[in-house]
Parts: sequence; structure tokens; C-alpha cells
Amino acid sequence: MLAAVQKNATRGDPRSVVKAIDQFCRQKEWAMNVGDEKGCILDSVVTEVNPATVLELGTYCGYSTVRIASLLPSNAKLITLEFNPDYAAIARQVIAWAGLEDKVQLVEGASGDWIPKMKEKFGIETFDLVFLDHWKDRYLPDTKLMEECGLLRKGSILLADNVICPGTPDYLEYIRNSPRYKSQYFKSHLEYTKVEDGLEKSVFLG
Ligand SMILES: O=C(NCCCCCn1ccc2cnccc21)c1cc(-c2ccc(F)cc2)cc(O)c1O
Ligand SMILES: [Mg+2]
Repeated sequence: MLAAVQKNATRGDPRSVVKAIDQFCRQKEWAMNVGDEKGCILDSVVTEVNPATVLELGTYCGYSTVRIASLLPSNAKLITLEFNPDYAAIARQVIAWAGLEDKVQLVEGASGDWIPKMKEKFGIETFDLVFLDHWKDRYLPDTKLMEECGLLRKGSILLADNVICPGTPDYLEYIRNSPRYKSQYFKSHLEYTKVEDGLEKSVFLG
């Protein structure tokens, strides 16, 4: 995938990086990027929220990192967390090829360890937008952890990938029934397939 980006995408052009990855995943080999269809929904939410601070849980190869960072205002910060060092190494190169390294801080480690340290380590007060795309059984515990650590403010937006496939039933149950969130489901498809999937957008009400 990285070779395809370096071969087919223009340095400093995030859109060409996104296009090169999508082409590779359609023509050569499937990969678990959010993809072009759900990616358009992600773009519209990022544009609408126009966040100053973003947390992405699950960098993978940096596809959604590039999509988000390319839409951020100049002073905005995106912190992206990746557990797998091999994925992180690839993502750093993809993000650099897109010319977005100044907007992105890639951190290696587990969400459960890093979320409690966000304030002290990165001088973050609260996140305007959180994109959840990591282990599906961590969406719920990490959302509760973010609440407990005071990382969400009235109006913070959570956008969760894969709420249908692979699925995050406990997260959906919680977020859709909690009086502290207003949720909306964006029906779509699993990246590069016809299988149903979707994004759940939730506003923290404080
Ligand atoms: O598993 C998925 N993503 C998570 C990958 C591992 C994340 C690890 N990680 C990263 C940061 C981090 C921080 N703390 C702890 C752990 C952390 C995923 C899977 C599918 C999928 C796969 C097969 C299939 F047949 C259908 C669908 C599609 C997606 O879009 C996905 O996102
Ligand atoms: Mg995903």
C-alpha cells in the first residue's frame, strides 16, 4: 500500500494519497481503511464540526488520518493513537507523503493507557471530535474513560466506524440509550464492499 502511495500519489497532495490507497484496496488487496464511501461521511462531519482538537483511535495506515488532517484549520491538532508499531511506521510515511506531519501527532500505545494521560502529555483540555476506529470492544470502555477524564465537553462529537460490521453492540446500546448523548446513524457499506456498515455520530450533551 505504501509503495502504491509513493508510486501513484503526489507528495504534499492529500487527495492523491487517499485516491491511491482506495485504488490499491479496490484493485489489489482489501484493507480496513474507512474507505471512500464512509470517508465522504467522515469528511462532511469534520467539515461541519471544524474541530481545533481531534483524537483518532486507530491510525492503521493513516488513511483516515490524512482525510481528517487535510480538512483541519491551520492551528488545529490531530492526535492519532496506534497500538501496532508496524502500522504506525507505515502511517508515519503515508502522513509525511501527504505533507500533513505538522498537523498530526501519532502516538504508539493502547487507548486505555494513553487516554488518562492526554491532558498532561499533550496539553489537551477537551476534544472537539473523536474518531473511534480501533478495537471494537474498546469503543465503550474508552468512551466512559474519556468522560471520566473530562476529555469531552458539551458539544464534543464522537464518530464511530464499524458499528454494524464488525459491529460494536455494547457501544451502540450505551450511546443510543444514554441521556448524555444525542446519536445519529449514517448507513453506508463496509469499505470496498457491498456489506452493510455505518458510522454512528454522537454529540456529548455534558
Ligand atoms: O478491527 C478493525 N479495526 C481495528 C484494528 C486494530 C486496532 C488496534 N488499535 C489501534 C489503536 C489502538 C489503541 N488502543 C488499543 C488498540 C488499538 C476493523 C476491522 C474491519 C473488518 C475486518 C474484517 C472483516 F471481515 C470485516 C471488517 C473493518 C474496519 O473498518 C476496522 O476498523
Ligand atoms: Mg474501521
